[in-house]
Amino acid sequence: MRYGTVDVLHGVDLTARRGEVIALLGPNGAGKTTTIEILEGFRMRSAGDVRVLGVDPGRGDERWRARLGVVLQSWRDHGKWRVRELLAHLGAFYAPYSTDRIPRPWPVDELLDTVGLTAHAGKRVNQLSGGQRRRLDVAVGIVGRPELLFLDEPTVGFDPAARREFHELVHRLADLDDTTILLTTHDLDEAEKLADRILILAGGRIIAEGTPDDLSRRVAGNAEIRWTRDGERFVHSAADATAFLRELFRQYGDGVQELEVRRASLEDAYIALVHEQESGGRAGAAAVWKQGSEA
Ligand SMILES: Nc1ncnc2c1ncn2[C@@H]1O[C@H](COP(=O)(O)OP(=O)(O)OP(=O)(O)O)[C@@H](O)[C@H]1O
Repeated sequence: MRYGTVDVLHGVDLTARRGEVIALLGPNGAGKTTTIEILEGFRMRSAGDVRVLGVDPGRGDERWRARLGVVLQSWRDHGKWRVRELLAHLGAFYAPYSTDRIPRPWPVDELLDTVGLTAHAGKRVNQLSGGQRRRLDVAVGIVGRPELLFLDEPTVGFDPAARREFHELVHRLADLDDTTILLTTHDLDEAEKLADRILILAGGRIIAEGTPDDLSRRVAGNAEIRWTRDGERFVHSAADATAFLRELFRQYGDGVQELEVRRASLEDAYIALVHEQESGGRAGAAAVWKQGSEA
C-alpha cells in the first residue's frame, strides 16, 4: 500500500484459516488499520494479490459483503436511532443472504442479550455511554452472522466485566460458529487470551508471527526461576528450565520451597521485537522469528 510516495505496507503476506482468531499487533501507525481496510474492500491496495472468502475485495459484491462483519475503530452515525430499531434495520439487509447453514440476520433480542444491551434497547444511540456504544458497534458487526469478522480495537472503553464478556463472545463465535476473526488491539493480554495466532506488524511489514506461546518463548530464551531453601531465597536464569529444575530437585528434593518459574511474557516479546525493528534490526530478523523456524 502506497499513500502518495510513501509505502506504508511492504509485501504483507498472511493467510487465515476458517475459524481461526488472528490478532494483528503493532505500534501506532504500523499499518494495521490500512491492512484490514484493504481486506474489507474499503481501501484499494496499490499492488499485490488479496483473496477474502475467495474474492478480490476490490471487486466484492453485496453477496460477498454480507458474509463479512466489520467493527471499525470509530463510528459516529445513527445518533438519533434507538438501539433495537437500528439493529433490526441493519439486520434486514442481511435477510436475502440467509442460508440453511447460516440463518441471517441474528434475531435482535438474542443479539441484544449476547452483547449485554437488553436493558438499553430502547435508548437512542447518542444516549449510550462509551462502552455501551462500543457494544453496539460489536452488535452491528455481527448482526449478519459473518463468516469473517474484522474487529479494529474492539474493547477500547470496555470495563473489565464487559471485556471478559466480549472475550467469551469471540470464543463462542470462533468455536461454535466457526467464524474467522481478525482483530487489532493494543492490549497484549487480550491478544494472548483470544488469538490462535499473533502477527506483529511494524514499519509496514510482518516482523513476527506465531502463537502467543511461540512468540514469548523465542524472544527471551531464558526463564527466571525463584525458590527458597532453608529460609534463603534463590534466583536463577536458565535456558532449559525443565532440566534445571530436574537437577535442583535431584539435589535438594523437599528442601525446595516456594518455587516460581517465570517465562518471558508476550509483552516482553512484543517490546523486544518492535524495538529491534525500530532500531534497524538484524538482517533477516523476520525470517528468524517466523513460526516454524528455528530460533
Ligand atoms: N489516507 C491516508 N493518507 C496518507 N497516509 C495515511 C492515510 N491513512 C493512513 N496513513 C498512514 O499510513 C500509516 C499506517 O496507518 P494505519 O492507520 O494503518 O496504522 P495503525 O497500525 O492502524 O495505527 P494505530 O495503532 O495508531 O491505529 C501511518 O503512517 C499513517 O499516517
